This record gives sequence, structure tokens and C-alpha cells, in this order.
Amino acid sequence: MRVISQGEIWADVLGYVRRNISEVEYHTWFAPVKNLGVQEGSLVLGVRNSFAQEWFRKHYLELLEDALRSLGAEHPQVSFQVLPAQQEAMLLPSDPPPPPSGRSQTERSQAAPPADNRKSLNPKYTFENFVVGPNNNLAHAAALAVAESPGKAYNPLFIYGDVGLGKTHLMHAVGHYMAERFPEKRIEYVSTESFTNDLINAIRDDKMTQFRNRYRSVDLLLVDDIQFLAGKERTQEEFFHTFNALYENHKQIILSSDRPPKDIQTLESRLRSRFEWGLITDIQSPEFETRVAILKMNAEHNRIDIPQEVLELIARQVTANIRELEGALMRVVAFASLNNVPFSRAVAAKALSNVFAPQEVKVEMIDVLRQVASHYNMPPDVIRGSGRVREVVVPRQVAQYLIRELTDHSLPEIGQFFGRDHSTVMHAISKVTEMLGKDVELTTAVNILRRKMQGLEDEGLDT
Ligand SMILES: Nc1ncnc2c1ncn2[C@@H]1O[C@H](COP(=O)(O)OP(=O)(O)OP(=O)(O)O)[C@@H](O)[C@H]1O
Repeated sequence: MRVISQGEIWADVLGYVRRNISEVEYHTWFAPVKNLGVQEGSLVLGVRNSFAQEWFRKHYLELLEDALRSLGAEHPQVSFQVLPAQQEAMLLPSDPPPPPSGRSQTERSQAAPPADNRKSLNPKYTFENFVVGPNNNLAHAAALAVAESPGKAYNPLFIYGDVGLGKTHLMHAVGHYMAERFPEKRIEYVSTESFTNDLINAIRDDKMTQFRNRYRSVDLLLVDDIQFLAGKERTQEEFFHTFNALYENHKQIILSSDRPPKDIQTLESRLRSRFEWGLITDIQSPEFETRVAILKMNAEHNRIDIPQEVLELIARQVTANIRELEGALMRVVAFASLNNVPFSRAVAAKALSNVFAPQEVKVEMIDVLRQVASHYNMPPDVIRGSGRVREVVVPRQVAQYLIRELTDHSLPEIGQFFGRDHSTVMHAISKVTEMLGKDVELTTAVNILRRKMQGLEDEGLDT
């Protein structure tokens, strides 16, 4: 799972900036900037001194605003703060290394795994961060079995599926699991492309022995996108020998591909048959519930409090690819924080409308209840509860009235939502109808709430 954060807004902004200025300019000015986060819709950047602050205001403000606009900010705002000298020192590349922990070298190497054991693994791609659903449960179970008994359960494990569905994540998860339990084991993750490049370099530099030592001495070899072996005869030949060496020594091999071995064209048949020796398992596109669960986990990891119905809207919008799903969540988070508006389905729909086909936001009963509750400044449960004082009864009647007007729900359904029968709802609706135009406060509330439910104007955004 990719972790999204305010840091990622900054990463996106930097990406935009980098595409629009020279490398030298970028390194001189932007590399030392510290991202201080988004505060009340404004991106706050820490710079070294007042000279830099002025320079940014004069030369880069527009560029930064454009970058924020590309992320959905309607009225982009950037502000600069001069960092105190100490904080600035923390930005300099010449940082001294952290003080030694006081333990001896041997103690340290006993306690911690070898430094490079997981160097090729993404720290976020663990089993804990992997949401299991009907689309991937077989691949997940196989990966777990392999992680528990490497070289014994299924060898090789061959995972295939479309882009962005978690193949790399699962492979790395096995690596982390193994690294934790057997810190002395050697783990190597490589894309087929890097394997090919390493081979080409080894041939060119006359370093084939090192190349072979490197790949044939590992305990776990993870090779991504093996379909790219197609048509590369020399690489296939070398991989064949690597495979055999590892296999004979009961070392675990995991391969990923966008298709099963039988569909990889121009793959030598001796390799194809080896790929079929172990277990072949696939990952499909996640269904709705799994997509929501992935978004939820992502939001929780980042301590972003985002209502369930907003996550559901995003999950309806992006169906085929988890990388895109995470990108969509990132867009919504960026959009809400840059425009300084709370998360709502309307805000999410707006944030995604430039990227995906606009979706009509259907108003749900819970949306109306939440808006009414926030308007009257009381918890939704109190409005739905049994209280009979006027302060609660009026909001409850307004909520029932608006639900009837803005959704397709029947009187009995609305009644059920409020734990009452349909005649109570009918009474509430006629009561509000009667008061409209007479009771100024109630009329204003209904008008404001109706507008809020129908569009974004009251959330501070242009529709
Ligand atoms: N089941 C899942 N639970 C949580 N996050 C997931 C899950 N599946 C995929 N992801 C996340 O989706 C993103 C894409 O996954 P990954 O890179 O593993 O896909 P892939 O199938 O290897 O794609 P490609 O074929 O493009 O290499 C990653 O950020 C990953 O963490």
C-alpha cells in the first residue's frame, strides 16, 4: 500500500516544478526547501533566509501556484517562512551522521539484520499492509505459505495479473517476512529489466563471475515482470542457469508477470516448463468492498479522517487498478486540504472530475442527516434519537423534509432510518411545509441546507 501524506502533495508540486525549470535552478532553489505542510489551504514552505524568501516570491510564486492548481486548488495559496538557523542546518546535505548507539559493532550486528538484507524492498509492501479480498486471496495464501517455508512450499511461485494489482507488493511482503525471521538470509528483488541490464553490463565489463555470484547465492530471488524475458535469448539463457542453480539448492524463487507462462510468446520452452513447476496463481481486479478496505487502510495509516461515504465514492470511481485508486484518494486529500474544505462526497466528485468521467452525486439519507447536524451543531445521533425538546425536534423535521425532497426514499424508509413510523415523517413534512415562508430561521436553514446538498457553493468552491 502506498502511503499518502502532505509530503506527497509536496512531492507532486516538486515534480511539476522540476518539469518546468532547469535542473540547475531546481537544485539551487528547490532542493533545500522544507515542506511545512498545508495550513488552512495554504502550502507553507520553509526557506533558508529572507533573501530566498524574496526570490521565491518574485520568481517562483506563479509556478508554485500553477502546480497547486494542477492538483485541484481553486485559489492556490503559497506562503514562505524563514527557517530558524537550527532547522535550516537540518536541511543541509552535510548533516553529521547520527551519534553511535553506544553498543559495540558485534552487538549491533547480532541484534539487527544485515543492513542490505531488505535494501531492495519497499518498506510499505508488507503482509500487514496488504488487504485480502476474493480477488487476491489465493495469491496471498500462496505467498504466505512460501514465506513460511521458503524453498519447500511452492517453487517457483508464479504470480500474474494486470498492472497495479499488487504483484510487487506481495513479492516484497514475502521478502520482509523472511528477512524478519531469518535475518541472515540473502534476499534479492530485481525487475527483469534490471536483470537484463546487469547482464549486459557484466558482459561488457567482463564481470560475469560477479554477476553469477550475485544472483546464484541468494536465498530468495524475486523477479518482477518476467514477461519481458520474451525475445531476449541471451538473458533467457542466463536466467535459465540462475534458476537451475537456485532451484537445485532449494532456494525460493518468486516470479511476477502480466500473463501466465503459457501466454508469454517467444519464451524458451525449457524456461516455460520450469515456470510451471511450482504454483501459478493470479490476482484479479478488486471488487468494491476490497477497494473500500484498501482506501480505508490507506487513510488510517495517514491518520486522515475521511467519511466512509467519501471512500465509497472514490471506490466506485476507480475500479481496475489499485495504484490509480490510491492516486484518486491522494487527489481528494490534496484537493480538500488545498481548498481548505471538509471531505464530502461533493468535494471528492469535484476533485476527481478532471481525471475521471464526472459522476453524478446521488444524495443519501446519511448525507442529509450529517449536514443538518452540522448546521444545528449537534451530533447526528441526537437528531435521530428520541429527544422531544424543540431544539431537537425542529432539526429532525427539517432532516426528514429534506430527505423526502432530495432522495428517492419512501416515507416508510425514512421512518425506519429515524426509528419512527411513516405517519410521523408525514407529520414532520407537513409541519415544515407549513412553516416555510413564515418562520425565517427555519426557511433560511432549509434553503442553505438544500443548496449545500445540491452543490458546492457553500463549501467555498465554485461549482
Ligand atoms: N491488496 C492490497 N492491499 C493494499 N494495497 C495494495 C493491494 N494491492 C495493491 N496495493 C497497492 O497498489 C499499488 C500497486 O501495487 P503493485 O505495484 O504491487 O502492483 P503490480 O501488480 O506489481 O503492478 P505492475 O504490474 O505495474 O508492476 C501499490 O501501492 C500497492 O501497495
